Amino acid sequence: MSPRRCSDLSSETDGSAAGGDRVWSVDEHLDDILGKIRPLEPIELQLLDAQGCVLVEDVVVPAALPPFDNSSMDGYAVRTADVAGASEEFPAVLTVVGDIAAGSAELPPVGPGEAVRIMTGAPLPPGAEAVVPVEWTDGESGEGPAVTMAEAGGEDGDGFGEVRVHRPVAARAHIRDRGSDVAAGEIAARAGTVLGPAQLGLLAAIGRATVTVRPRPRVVVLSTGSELVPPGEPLGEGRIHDSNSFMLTACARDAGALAYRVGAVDDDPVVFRATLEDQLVRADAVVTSGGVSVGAYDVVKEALTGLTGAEGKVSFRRLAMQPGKPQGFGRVGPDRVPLFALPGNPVSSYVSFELFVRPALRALMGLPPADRETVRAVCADGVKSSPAGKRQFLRGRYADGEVTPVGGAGSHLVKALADANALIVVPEDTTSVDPGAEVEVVLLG
Ligand SMILES: Nc1nc2c(c(=O)[nH]1)N[C@H]1C(S)=C(S)[C@@H](COP(=O)(O)OP(=O)(O)OC[C@H]3O[C@@H](n4cnc5c(N)ncnc54)[C@H](O)[C@@H]3O)O[C@H]1N2
Ligand code: MOO
Repeated sequence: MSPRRCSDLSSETDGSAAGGDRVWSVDEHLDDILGKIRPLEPIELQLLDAQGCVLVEDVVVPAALPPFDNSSMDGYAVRTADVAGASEEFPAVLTVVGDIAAGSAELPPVGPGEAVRIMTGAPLPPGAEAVVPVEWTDGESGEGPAVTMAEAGGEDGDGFGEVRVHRPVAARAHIRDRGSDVAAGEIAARAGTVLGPAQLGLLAAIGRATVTVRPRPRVVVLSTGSELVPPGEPLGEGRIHDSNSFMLTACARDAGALAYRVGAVDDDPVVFRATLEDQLVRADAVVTSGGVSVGAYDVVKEALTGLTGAEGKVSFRRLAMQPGKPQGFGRVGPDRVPLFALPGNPVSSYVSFELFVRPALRALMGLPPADRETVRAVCADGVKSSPAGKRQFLRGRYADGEVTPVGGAGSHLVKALADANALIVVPEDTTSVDPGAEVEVVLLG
């Protein structure tokens, strides 16, 4: 992507300056967003950079795994006939003719009456039919059952001795067969697999260093408001710390994105547009907070409303939800980068991200948009009132089938948000919930 000029942007509202006459439902807004999101183009990534990403290729196993027959125990590679009928009283006495460590390429053959010391993971030598664990032998000590292998080359380092085997062993016992994990030509991981630690381990095991996946979206987070001061700096009169840009950046990371936090931008549409232009160069999605309501300094709305041009469009609308009523969504710049203009109240921003941005980022990655678990829970306290015609998302603490609201409905209550682990959903047609009634709860990760 290349840097873009200001004129690359354009947008429009759904209606009046107040955000349009029509009130959109939560589901309509989400459908509109998801209908306009296309998964990112696949790229080839190093294994660890692909963690959490969706594979877009069937990965074929190039060579059998394990690549050779090998021992699953520290012990002795033997011929089964030599130890048939062996016991601690009447052990089979074998001559130790070699020692094989994992990774060794030298494999001394096992002849009749012979044994080779072998370590876990070491290749099975020719002639061997089974491995006897060291605990079933005297470990070349001439005494009772061993608990550990003796030093290679005998205790005094002057060559190999004799091992007394106390038990018989079945053919192929303690041997991991070549290809017993996965055979050459099989599919190790199919397109569509989400690469977690175990899948990455498998790909490494079969020798893959890179994979082709849908990448994590690069998300630019921009907060707006002339009242905002970065944490760590003293507050002036009437000013507050910028919390949304930190919270939303963390939200984006939590959703799987690579997130870039941009410091708060003043309520100046020219500065906002210039900042956005600069940032688009590294963005697969943009999230802004604040400046979308009906105030005199609603910078995001002002900057992205009334732009002309063929490329891009941002719609501002009112939603039938609380918190999160004012929202903007569209695609900007020549690459049509999705832009989410979230309301500035911190709880509104958070809830909006959960409901709309998180699913969209997942869709960009080729993942199913919805991933939060939804459960029914008893709300012992009930909910005294909820606005008619709006879906309300209250903050709650969920445990063992019960949920308790924390804080009130105020969308400035960040402490209650931080104490919550769930959102209580009160439907549009419900204006109160009786104590002890069941409610729907979205569990936050
Ligand atoms: N007359 C009306 N006023 C408001 C309406 C309305 O319909 N009519 N809607 C209210 C609702 S609901 C919301 S939500 C807010 C949304 O307003 P904006 O998106 O324009 O946000 P701001 O005005 O910029 O800020 C609102 C609030 O949040 C604080 N804020 C903003 N950014 C941050 C940040 N990065 N970190 C911490 N706090 C932030 C800001 O200081 C304000 O207190 O509008 C209502 N008003
Ligand atoms: O929608 Mo506002 O988000 O109610 O505070």
